[in-house]
Amino acid sequence: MSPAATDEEAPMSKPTAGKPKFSLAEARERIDAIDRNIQGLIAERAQWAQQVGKAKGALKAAVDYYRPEREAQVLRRVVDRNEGPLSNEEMVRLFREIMSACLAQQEPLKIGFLGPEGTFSEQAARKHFGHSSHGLPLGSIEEVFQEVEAGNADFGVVPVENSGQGTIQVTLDMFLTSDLKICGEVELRVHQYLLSRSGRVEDIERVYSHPQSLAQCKSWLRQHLPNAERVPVSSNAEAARRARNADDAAAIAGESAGLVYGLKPVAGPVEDRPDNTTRFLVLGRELFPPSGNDRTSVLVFVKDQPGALAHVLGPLAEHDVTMNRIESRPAHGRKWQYAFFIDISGHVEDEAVRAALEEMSPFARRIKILGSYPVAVP
Ligand SMILES: O=C(O)C(=O)C[C@]1(C(=O)O)C=C[C@@H](O)C=C1
Repeated sequence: MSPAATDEEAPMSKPTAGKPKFSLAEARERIDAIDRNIQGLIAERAQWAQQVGKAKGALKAAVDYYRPEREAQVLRRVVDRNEGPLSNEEMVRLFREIMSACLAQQEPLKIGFLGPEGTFSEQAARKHFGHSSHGLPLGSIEEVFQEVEAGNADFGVVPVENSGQGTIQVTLDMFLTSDLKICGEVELRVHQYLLSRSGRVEDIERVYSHPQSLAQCKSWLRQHLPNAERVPVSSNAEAARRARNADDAAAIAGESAGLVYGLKPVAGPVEDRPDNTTRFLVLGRELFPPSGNDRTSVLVFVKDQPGALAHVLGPLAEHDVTMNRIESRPAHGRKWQYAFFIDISGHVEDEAVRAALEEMSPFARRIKILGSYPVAVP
């Protein structure tokens, strides 16, 4: 392995905006030379990733080579170095794919998500694990938990909240009984499209979509298709699958579902809020070390006594730990008792977080650490 597998130096001068300084042929020559360098460097990086794999010793499976905290650090450095013209998001996407390919040299990770193909959950899974991972489309959020628990999937990706519509309660409720750990989060900008077989708005009498997506597009539907029946189904991709079989039906789904199911865009984006974003959680079977910018999710079953919640939250402020989110859900098995899902900044291995959790415990029946994981990189 040579220290630098480049066969040519990078271009001496960069092209500037405005009047073209280089001819088409010259610019393409430069691109060809850069591509040779990039390819050599990617191959060299892949060899070093193999060395890292060997340095980790004889591990049992692909899942044991995955290091989310290291990936987050690599990607944050990519963002810090980026001076354009490509956006941080694009640069991060390219580097994620490189890491995904490097890791898949051991064996591709198996990632369960809410299927069928073409869902936003699949997009989130690809965004986080790249295209060298192996996707397992599953029938429900419950099934994603089950397949990760059973070891048939290495990780799972499930939606947890939408910027406009709030929490996906099924996901939170699964943590009441599941012992899976949260080992990552993914934020996905969600663009909804109205898709149909003919592509003609005047044919549409029924609109299929997931209830969350129907809610995200409520105003648009009221304005443009006031008389169409809205039919809630289990996923947006399922909506696209149904719309494929009828002339008078349409689906609200992502563009990729339209491509998978051969539907034409009638209109889009049709979501009411332009910043429509869904946050997904990555589920695994173990906790990972700190990445330097982490979040911790805990589930607190408070005691049934006056001021219990205030006592539980007090130590966070005392130790300067920021609370990002709190949500209550009925605790299973106990009428009128509640469990609080709390997201805080930091990692359970951080001294302040550790001390705050310890001081909370006398006021809780139980504190369950759901996971400490890197804050989403764009
Ligand atoms: O640094 C490691 O531990 C690696 O295995 C290398 C690498 C990478 O390509 O950078 C690949 C997979 C891991 O999830 C993290 C990083």
